[in-house]
Parts: sequence; structure tokens; C-alpha cells
Amino acid sequence: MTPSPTRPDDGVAAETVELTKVYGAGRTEVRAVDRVSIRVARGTFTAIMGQSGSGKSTLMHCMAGLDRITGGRVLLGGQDLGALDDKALTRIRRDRVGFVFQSFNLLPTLTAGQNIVLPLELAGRRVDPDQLAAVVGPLGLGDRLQHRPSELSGGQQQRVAIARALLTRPDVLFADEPTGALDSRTGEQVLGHLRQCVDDLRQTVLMVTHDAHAASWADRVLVMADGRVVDDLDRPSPERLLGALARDVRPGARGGLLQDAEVTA
Ligand SMILES: Nc1ncnc2c1ncn2[C@@H]1O[C@H](COP(=O)(O)OP(=O)(O)OP(=O)(O)O)[C@@H](O)[C@H]1O
Repeated sequence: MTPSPTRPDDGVAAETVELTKVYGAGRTEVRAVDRVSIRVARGTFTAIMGQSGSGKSTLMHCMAGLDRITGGRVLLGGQDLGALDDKALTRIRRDRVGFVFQSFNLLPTLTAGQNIVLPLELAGRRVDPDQLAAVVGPLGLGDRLQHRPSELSGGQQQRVAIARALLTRPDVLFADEPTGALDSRTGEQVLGHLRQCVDDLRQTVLMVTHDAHAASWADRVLVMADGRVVDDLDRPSPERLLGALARDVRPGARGGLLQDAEVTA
């Protein structure tokens, strides 16, 4: 059944309705996302898993307004992104979306503190010192704000990236393999911080990961194969996730889900 469009106050942070994204045309056509309809509840942690090429990043980029869609709809905080011109879409990306990448994406010449406030300053918005303290305190960054990224550990750099993403109070914090460049202990701490953002700040987090253990920090795990959501699991353990991933290996499927899935526990 096709879900009805979202209103801002109905507890849904993001929604896709029959979302389709096609790259190329004719013989080179790739249907990266194929009629995906999902609702992401506000204040929840959702992970997206699936084999390489299954459409995880494309789905996330379409939901964040980074990629134009081919068909269907994307709503963010009740706003239909398809109805927006480029200027309005840029504003939505700046004000209502937070992004955390595997490679941190911090500006090397700026201090941690300057990196954190940069999006607000670029938007011409005032930085509220209380709000800044409320974001950096729980992330344990209070005494690191004057350091440049090269003077910080990988885990600290990722926490700076999370603080930067949180400061605008986005509708959704999108995280693309946020622990991919970290050792397992540091990755665990970063996942703990993302969990804390959800539990304490009622932040909505959507994370792409290949790591079943990382995904088990989420409230919900969506499994993708060939551009479609093939499983929707409620607080799965890493073991249950690996079982689901193995089940979704079908004859003719590209590669195999298990070959990309990892458990670091
Ligand atoms: N810009 C593009 N042009 C053409 N095809 C693309 C483009 N981006 C992605 N694709 C194709 O769309 C499909 C889905 O790619 P996507 O990056 O979303 O998968 P993924 O599940 O995130 O993979 P990975 O885990 O390897 O990052 C793949 O077949 C990919 O080759």
C-alpha cells in the first residue's frame, strides 16, 4: 500500500513514496533505487545494509536532497523535495539535513570549533553558545575545540563531524559508513554517540553500513538488494542480521550480500 504524504507534526522525519532513481538510459540504464516506500519515525536510529551496488547510498542521497529523483516522492520533515527549485533545495540541505561521512570531511586549516560552526556561519545564522556547549559537551570535545583536525584522533575527528551535523538541529542526520575509517573500539564509541543523539536529543539518524555489528545499534535495519528494500528488521542482533543477509542471497543476485557484510564484534 502506498503511504499518504507526511505532515510535519505526524512524527515522521522522512518519507519516500515509490522512490525511483535511474542512472543512464537504454542499454546502460541502472535502476539504482526501485519503487522504495519507507517512513522514518522522528527520534529513531535506522540503518541501511545490503551488498555493494544494492542502492544504499543512492537512496540516502535522494532522501537528503543531494540527488534528483527519477520517480516517486521524497519528503523531509513534511516538505516534498520534488516541489522545490534548486535554491530552496540548497537551503533545505543546509538547514535541515546533517551529513557525516566515512572520511570526516573537515577543513584542515580550521580548528575543530571553527569546523563545527561553519555551516551556521555560512548560513548567516548566529551561533548560540549554549546550544554549541550542549552539542560538544556530550561528545567530549570541550577541550579539543582549538585543535586542528590533524591534531585529533580519527574518533575525535568523527565526533567533530557529528557535532557539525547536529548544530543546525537537522530533521535527519545522514551517516554514510561513519565507522568505516575507524578501528572497532573507536567505531563503537562513535556509534554510542549516535545512539545518544537519538536517545537524549530525539535526533533522527539514518546510517548506511556494511557492518552488521554497527547496524545492531539501530532501532531498525532496512536491508536492500537490487534497489529494493527486501527486509525491515526491528532491533536485530548481529547474528539475526547475518541470518537475514544470508537469506537474501538469491540465485542471479549481483555478488552476494554476505560477501560485503562484516561483523566486528
Ligand atoms: N552516478 C552514477 N552513474 C551511474 N550509475 C551509478 C551512479 N551512482 C551509482 N550508480 C549505480 O547505481 C547502483 C547503486 O549504487 P549505490 O552506490 O547506491 O550502491 P551502494 O549499495 O551504496 O554500494 P556500496 O556499498 O558499494 O557503496 C550501482 O549499480 C551503481 O553502479
